[in-house]
Formats: sequence, structure tokens, C-alpha cells
Amino acid sequence: MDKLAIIGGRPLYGTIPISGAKNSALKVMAAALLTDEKLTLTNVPRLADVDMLMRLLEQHGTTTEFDGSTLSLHAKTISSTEAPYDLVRKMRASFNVLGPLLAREGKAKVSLPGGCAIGARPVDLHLKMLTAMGAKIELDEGYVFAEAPDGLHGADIAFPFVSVGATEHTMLAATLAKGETTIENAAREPEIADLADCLNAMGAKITGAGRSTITIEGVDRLHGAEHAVLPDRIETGAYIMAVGATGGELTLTGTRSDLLGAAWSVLEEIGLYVEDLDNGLRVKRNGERYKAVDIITQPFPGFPTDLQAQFMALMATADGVSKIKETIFENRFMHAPELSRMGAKISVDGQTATVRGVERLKGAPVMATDLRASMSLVIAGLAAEGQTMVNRVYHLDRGFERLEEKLQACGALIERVKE
Ligand SMILES: CC(=O)N[C@H]1[C@@H](OP(=O)(O)OP(=O)(O)OC[C@H]2O[C@@H](n3ccc(=O)[nH]c3=O)[C@H](O)[C@@H]2O)O[C@H](CO)[C@@H](O)[C@@H]1O
Ligand SMILES: C=C(OP(=O)(O)O)C(=O)O
Repeated sequence: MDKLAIIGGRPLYGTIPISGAKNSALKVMAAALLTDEKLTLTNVPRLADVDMLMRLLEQHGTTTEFDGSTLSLHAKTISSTEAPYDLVRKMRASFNVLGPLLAREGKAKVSLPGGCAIGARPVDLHLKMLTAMGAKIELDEGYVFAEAPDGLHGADIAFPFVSVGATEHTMLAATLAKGETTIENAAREPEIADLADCLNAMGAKITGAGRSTITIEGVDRLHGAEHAVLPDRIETGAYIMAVGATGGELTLTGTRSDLLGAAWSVLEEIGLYVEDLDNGLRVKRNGERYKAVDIITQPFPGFPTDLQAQFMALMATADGVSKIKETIFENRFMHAPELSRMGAKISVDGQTATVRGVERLKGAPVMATDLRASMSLVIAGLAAEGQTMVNRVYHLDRGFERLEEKLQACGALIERVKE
């Protein structure tokens, strides 16, 4: 298993191109199953999760071609409606092939999904939504067996709480359903509007994406299209926090501040200088230490749970005490004990972590159990005195494209150690 060796304490200066969003690319890729014509996606990040979903789509009969950051997907016919455990277990988004397979073929057998180990992560909302749209669903041996021999029909779906995946899955399933579907209490993450843009370019009739009520008028067929994946807001936020922790100045190209929602004002509040440019952002650290600030993770436009771990790494050396409350996932503080190994002063009580900022972290061997937690350790390592060895780099390969290369170009001493 590869590791990352980081010698910390160097400020970051330079330019980092922000990649397309993993969490959008994976959903628009699933949309390829809804048409027998070619879907061409641009700005697709080369990540382990994208490769894994390509393999899953290939197993359903999709022809794939990845050239630079352009990914062409052509599901002329569906050769298999089964999504096996080995291809679904590692990643949440792969479960979203269920709706498209049902919509197009009237049946599917899909393994229950995996993804980051940050909570129980049930899929009850997904299954209730498909049932309301006319699917017959049974669970057996870790698989969902679903049938809709007469096709799916429109339904009024009111989610009891916001779910990104279930909102996206409903949009994917409802585009080819008979009649109209409405989603109440829909997620408003930028990735939702991106998926709607892609589906609409394919001929779907979706309105309201990005707001709490979404309407999908079913159509008979979808056609091929070209769609550019939106920039990765979590990668953007992570690099802003990295320069916050190390000092220096970074220009992040190909991204936008509005994607960061509440995180943008928090970054200004702690004392980072952040500025919108024509094609990106500039961030620099003013003064020596930044201020500790409290945050609560919330669905968009609130502070994103996917930046909580990285923010904790930043708060580890802030001036003052920060309270970080995680409201989306029940087990998303696995990075706290690892940051503590580096000298951070963090105590966790239920869903709240209290971080007492220290002057300096010290490098140490650390290991994370999920993607964003791994990035928080990288940020801590870049800021710490001495060497940090981040184990289990495969988590980072799921979600941060060319991580070491991007950081090295800005002066970081970071190397992958092959084992
Ligand atoms: C691949 C992808 O895009 N992953 C993102 C997606 O995950 P994902 O789509 O899995 O997250 P959800 O928004 O669905 O989860 C929110 C909460 O709802 C719960 N829940 C969800 C569905 C369900 O059927 N039942 C249920 O109880 C979850 O356990 C969680 O506590 O949104 C999360 C919240 O922004 C992000 O952290 C993930 O990075
Ligand atoms: C939690 C994440 O991914 P997944 O939902 O695939 O586990 C993430 O991207 O931070």
C-alpha cells in the first residue's frame, strides 16, 4: 500500500488547476445508461472512483473511451442489468445505476453500496422512492433485486431529510418515467444542478434543480449530448485550507467561490484573504495565525461535511478554540485521533469536536480511514514541523486528482512512497 511522505513547514506558492468534481462526474456518468446514444463528458477527473464506475458501466455493456479529461460513454445496448458487489462495494455513487437500469430495462440486480466509512449510510430513501415510482424491490444476500416490467411512473416524493444521493437517484430514475415526478426537500448541492443540466442536454425535462422542489416531466427517450462537469468544490476548499495552514499564496484556476457556500465566508472570517478572479480564485494568509471559528456542517449552502476534516486540520493551529459540529454523518471524526498524534488538542463529545489551537503540529506516522480525513492529514503534514507519513494513500486516489504533483508544483515537499 502506497504512502505519502511529507516534510512540513514550507509555505505554498503557485497555481493549482482545480479538477472536475468527483461527486458530479460519477452521477453524470450513470446518466449514460439512459440512452443508446453517446454521452461525452469533459472536465472529468482521473480518479480511482471514476475508473471503478467506468468498469461498472462497461460491465453493463457501455463502451468507454477516456482521452485527457474527456470521457465518452456509449451504452448502445445494455448487456447486463447486474451490478456486482466487487464493483459497487467501494463507492457510494455506483448505487445510482439502479434507477437508470430499471428505467431502461425494467429490471436490475445491484449490490448494496460502499463508500467512505463515515456512518451507517442506509439507502432506504432510494428504495422508497423507486417503490413509489412503481418498482417492486426485494433485498437478498446484500443485493437489491428490482423490477418494473411496465416501466416506472411519476410520483410525488417528499424526503424527510435532505439526501444528495437520493435526490440525484430520483432525477436519474424519473427522466424516463411515465408522467411527472416532484421532489420535495431536495438537496441543493451544486452537483444536483450539474446533473440536471446534463440530463436536460440529453432531452430530459427537469426544472427547479438547485432549489428545494424539483419537477421532472418524464420523456420517452433521451439522446446523446456533451456536458462539462462542474469544478470540484471540495478540492477547491481543501487547497484553500492547505494554504491557510502553511501560509503563502495560491491561485486556484477553473473554479468559483459560489460553489463553496457558507465555507467561503468562514474562510474570510478566520482571516484568510480570498478573492474571486475571472477564471478562479486567489487565496493568501494574512499575518501569522488565523482565528478559531465554530462551524456546523449542513446541506448546501451550509458548511459542507466533506470539508469538515480539512477544516479541523486548519483549526488545529488556529488562535483560540473552535467547536466543530457534524450533523450529516454520525461517525465522521475518525481524523481527530490521528491529528492528535501530531500534537493537535482535540476532544470529541458526541457530534461535536472541540479543537484548541496549538502553535505548531509535529510530523508523525498517521493513517486515515476515509477520503477527506486523509486530506486533513495531508494538510496537517504540510503545516507540521518534520516528517509526516500518511498511510493508505488509496483513499486520496479516490478523490484528489494528481495530489502530489499539484502540491509539489507549489513548493511542497511531498512524495509517494511505493510499497
Ligand atoms: C458520491 C457522493 O456524492 N457522495 C456525497 C454524498 O453522499 P450521499 O449521497 O451518500 O449523502 P446523503 O446526502 O444521501 O446523506 C445524508 C444523510 O442521509 C442519510 N441517508 C441517506 C440516504 C438514505 O437513503 N438514507 C439515509 O439515512 C445518510 O446516512 C446521511 O446521514 O453527499 C454527502 C453529503 O453532502 C457527501 O458527504 C458525500 O461526499
Ligand atoms: C464521502 C465521500 O464519498 P462517498 O460518498 O463515495 O463515500 C466524499 O466524496 O467525501
